[in-house]
Amino acid sequence: MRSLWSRLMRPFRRENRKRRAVPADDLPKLTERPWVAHSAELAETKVSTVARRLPSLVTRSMRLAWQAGPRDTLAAVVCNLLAGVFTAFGLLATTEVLYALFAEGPTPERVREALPSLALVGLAFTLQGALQSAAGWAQSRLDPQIERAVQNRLLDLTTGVELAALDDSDFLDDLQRAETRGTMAAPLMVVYTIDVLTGLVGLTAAAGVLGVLHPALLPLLLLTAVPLCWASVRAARMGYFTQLALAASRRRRWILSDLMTNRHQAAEVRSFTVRDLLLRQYDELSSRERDVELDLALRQTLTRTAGDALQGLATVAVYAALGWLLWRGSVPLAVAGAAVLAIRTGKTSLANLVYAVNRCYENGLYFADYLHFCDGAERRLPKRQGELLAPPGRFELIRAEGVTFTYPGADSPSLRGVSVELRRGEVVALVGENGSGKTTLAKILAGLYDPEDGEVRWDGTSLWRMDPALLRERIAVIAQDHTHWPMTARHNVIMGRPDVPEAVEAAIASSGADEVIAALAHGYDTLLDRRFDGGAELSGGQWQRLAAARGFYRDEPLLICDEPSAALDARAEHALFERIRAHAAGRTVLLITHRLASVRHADRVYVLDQGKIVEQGDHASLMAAGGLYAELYGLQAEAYR
Ligand SMILES: Nc1ncnc2c1ncn2[C@@H]1O[C@H](COP(=O)(O)OP(=O)(O)OP(=O)(O)O)[C@@H](O)[C@H]1O
Repeated sequence: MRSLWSRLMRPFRRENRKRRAVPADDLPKLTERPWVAHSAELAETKVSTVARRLPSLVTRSMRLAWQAGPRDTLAAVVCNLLAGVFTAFGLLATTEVLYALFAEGPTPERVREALPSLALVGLAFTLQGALQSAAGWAQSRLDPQIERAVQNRLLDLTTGVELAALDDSDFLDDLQRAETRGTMAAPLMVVYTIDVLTGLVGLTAAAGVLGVLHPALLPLLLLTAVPLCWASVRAARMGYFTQLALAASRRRRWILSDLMTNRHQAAEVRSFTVRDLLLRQYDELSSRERDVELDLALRQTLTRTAGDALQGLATVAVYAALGWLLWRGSVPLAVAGAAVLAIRTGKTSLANLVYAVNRCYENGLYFADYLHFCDGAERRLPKRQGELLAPPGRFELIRAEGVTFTYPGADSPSLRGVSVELRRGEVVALVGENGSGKTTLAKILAGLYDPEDGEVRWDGTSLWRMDPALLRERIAVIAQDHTHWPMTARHNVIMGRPDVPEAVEAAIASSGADEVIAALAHGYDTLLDRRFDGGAELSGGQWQRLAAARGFYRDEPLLICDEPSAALDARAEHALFERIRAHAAGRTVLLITHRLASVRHADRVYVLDQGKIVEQGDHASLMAAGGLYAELYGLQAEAYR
């Protein structure tokens, strides 16, 4: 007995809860949210706190439902309420039937007396059934509409937030919580809110009937709800805290799973024989999660069992009170019969109501996560000042002054007081060792990151005052870590812009991708993804040529080339740099490269070291200065000699 008790109580012990929250030894520490330690979040999910927040959560969910499908929302609410009204009506009519049947007089007479009420009972329950079906239909039509609305909002915000938000692990955790349970909770909130209304109408009907029959029965009926409420809320909180505690672990597991199933990593997974390591790490996380889930299932079952047992006792007390009233002659038999019916209906409505309130509470916790994410993401939409201006179609000068930038969560800035100038018609190069800040600076010049200090101006107008979407329209990028878009070759070049065949061909020819297209089975219309039937795959250099074609096709006043030739062969690289130089006529090119021979012809070179500009000038003056540039150039030249 003692050992059974000890086993049952094991999951409740503090030291065991803590042990499960400790990550596996060979994994970097996760920012876990052990549910025993987070007093702020614990406070947020207190019954009283959630009860206070529930009305606003319910209002926001109903507003969402109204926006997603006003007709279906109205139909669901009205049909459910009317169904509740007819339940009450049927109950009252049943009471009348019982009064007639238990009255004095001959049986045929009493049955005849009961017939009109019986007809009303039939009518009420038929209408109630029909209305409930209609409500169910409206609710099932509403579900996908709400789901679509919340998903769209989540994706709209996630793709709209400033880029830095996606480097912030707290934001990513919030996103994961919103994306997994949060979006699912939104339609459920609406369903259970409507169920709460229905339950309330049913309970009011039963309570009204009971109150009329005998005032002592009503508080007793309500008493039966207390254990049920307690158990449901407690179980819901346990579930929520477990989800909270597992959020970081789940994200880690998802990343591991992606590494193991993504074909881009498949070769390295095999050649580095990391399969066992990845499988073991994945299994450690999932077995830890399984333990936590099993622990939760046990604790929830114990809580619900305790609630059910207490509710059983309360029900016995209600019937005992009724029997006592009958025995003392305080209520006649007809009233007792009607009371039994009202108690049964009341209990069903109460159980439905408690269930619906509890599910509202439970889903409210997750829906609050979704709203928390949306509110947080809205605050992280690019902030701009005053009326937004369109950037100039062509500019004369882009100037960055004293730019400092630190990535979210980083200990030190990646850029410190950097100032650069880019003039129309120039090729400006950024060089420096790995991690010196070149890509970060390029992203700031393109308005992708906002500097924490300093400013970027296009023809004297600060980027703070420009419409970010229009600004990005003026910039073409040939990115270092370009995406292999799962689209046709043509769409990989035009990327959502109007398809102008001659311009596509020109961009393809400029980047040397024409040879790539010629070798494809369906030319421009070949789908570049092996995961689809008939899809083709390209080599690293072939993808890079296509990425370059994408940059040229946009033909915008600023072209940013970040390591555009890292995967190209010597001939393709030479041709690409020739093309980039030609492209600069009337436009501006910002070139980031480690191939220093390619920057010899740049109008100006900025040399970065640990986030600072340490040298600037053209090739000749930098070589003459004999600094970092000359050293790096010398090392590369030496290798060729
Ligand atoms: N998303 C990020 N989150 C946090 N830190 C980052 C992020 N991206 C870059 N960093 C850090 O910022 C610094 C500058 O990185 P950046 O990519 O700008 O260097 P780079 O000069 O372009 O390097 P490379 O020549 O290797 O491409 C590095 O120390 C890097 O660790």
